Amino acid sequence: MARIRLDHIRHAYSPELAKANNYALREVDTAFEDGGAYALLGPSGCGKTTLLNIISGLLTPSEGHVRFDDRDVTMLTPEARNIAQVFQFPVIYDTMTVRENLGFPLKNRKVPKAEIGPRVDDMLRRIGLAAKADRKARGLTADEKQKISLGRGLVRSDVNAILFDEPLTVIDPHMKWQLRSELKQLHREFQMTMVYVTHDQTEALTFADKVVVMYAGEVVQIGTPEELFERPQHTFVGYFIGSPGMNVLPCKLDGGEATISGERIKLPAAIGRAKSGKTTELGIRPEFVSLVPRGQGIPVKVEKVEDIGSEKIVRARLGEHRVSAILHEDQSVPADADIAFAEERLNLYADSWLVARA
Ligand SMILES: Nc1ncnc2c1ncn2[C@@H]1O[C@H](COP(=O)(O)OP(=O)(O)OP(=O)(O)O)[C@@H](O)[C@H]1O
Repeated sequence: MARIRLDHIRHAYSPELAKANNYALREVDTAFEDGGAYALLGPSGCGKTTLLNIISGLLTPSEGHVRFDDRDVTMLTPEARNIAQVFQFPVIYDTMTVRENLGFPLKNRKVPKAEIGPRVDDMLRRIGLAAKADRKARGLTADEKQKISLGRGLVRSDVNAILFDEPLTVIDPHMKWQLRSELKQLHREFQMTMVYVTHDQTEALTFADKVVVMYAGEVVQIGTPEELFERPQHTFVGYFIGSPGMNVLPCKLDGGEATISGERIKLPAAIGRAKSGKTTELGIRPEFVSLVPRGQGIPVKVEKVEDIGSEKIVRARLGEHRVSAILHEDQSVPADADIAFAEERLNLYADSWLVARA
């Protein structure tokens, strides 16, 4: 397995798009450590697949270099990079049996026969297809075929990295959970470098040690799920991670206080001293917003209360802005309540980037 270094990567899909400064990847300069499990997470069109294809060698970047350990692989083909790939839809041989499909990548790399049998048997068990090992792939369901694809990607132990592009899209929801656990287990056992593209927050947070959040052709933060929750470096991370996402409230700073829609809010010292940007926003997760009696906090208009089992989501209006709060299910919600922010959980953003936290 290898450390993957992305050295000042930029990519435009044509010279015309580059001239118009229309880059699918604006600038990515980061590294994936050897043996790490990474998820590339972000909305449709943010550049996840483009980045994955640059790592695999299906695409050559317009600018920058890809390195596996100390080797520059920018101009090498996917075969020469020695990686395994699993795509959204099955890539298998229909006329081969399930067992032959799984053994094929090993046979190709001239792995000794005595090793192939046990390795294939182990993979058959992990993907839940042992009972169908000798069936032709042709007759199987789309779901089962995708499991073969996953097995083929995971069966080799000599690859530099395993790359997944939304591999569970065609798998039914119940099986998704099981396969994700199996992937995590494989990662724990063999410590392979894995890069997993998804736009599904739950999938990213349960699979990866580190989540790489992408937005508009850039990596905006790499962190553990806890770090993304506790310290969103960019307002997009705050908004995208969590349900509901972080409240991001445009404000004006003045004399250690913030003004939001005419309401003055006292700030902790570290935030009160921060510099404003063209846009300045206060970020607070709904988990750290509470209801207090009228007159003791910031006046809001409660618009909706959603019951979600052990919690309630309160949707309110603070002037022209929307604010969400997550409360315990037993807490009552008076119509004339104020809200209060847990001071130690406030973040301040200038031009969308975190500049100060309490
Ligand atoms: N072959 C192509 N030619 C021109 N533009 C492309 C091409 N492939 C992708 N793009 C553009 O590049 C940008 C990034 O696309 P990419 O597929 O990498 O995003 P993504 O995050 O993987 O999205 P999705 O989740 O929808 O697959 C988008 O604006 C897309 O329209």
